[in-house]
Amino acid sequence: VKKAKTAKDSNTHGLTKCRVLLAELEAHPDAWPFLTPVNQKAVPGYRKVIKKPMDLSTIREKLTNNQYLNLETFIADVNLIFDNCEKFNEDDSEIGRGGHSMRRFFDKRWTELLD
Ligand SMILES: Cc1ncccc1N[C@@H](C)c1cnc2ccsc2c1
Repeated sequence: VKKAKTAKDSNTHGLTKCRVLLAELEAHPDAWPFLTPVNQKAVPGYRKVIKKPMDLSTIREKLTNNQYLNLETFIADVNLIFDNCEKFNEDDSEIGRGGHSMRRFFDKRWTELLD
């Protein structure tokens, strides 16, 4: 019998899915360009072009600090990683291809985890 969904349940339930999804993203073989913040001193133009940098370690920090209200706000930050990647990197580049591969994987997994 499906339990009545309280706001708290949905939140807790949603956060568990965030933890599962984040662990899988961090473990993905193509995750390496996205594991830590882009070093904006080492990458010319990045600071100017990318208005909202995001990476998996920052998402891990925000999840640990309880900064995600629900699954949607978590998904928005993950998509920011891939949108930044597409904006800055050619599709036909190692990082560009990695971003497409990671986005495909993530889209498949979070839709599978939905209720
Ligand atoms: C996601 C991303 N977008 C644009 C630029 C950099 C990066 N990633 C960083 C870690 C990075 C920084 N340096 C290198 C050198 C070869 S791949 C790579 C990746």
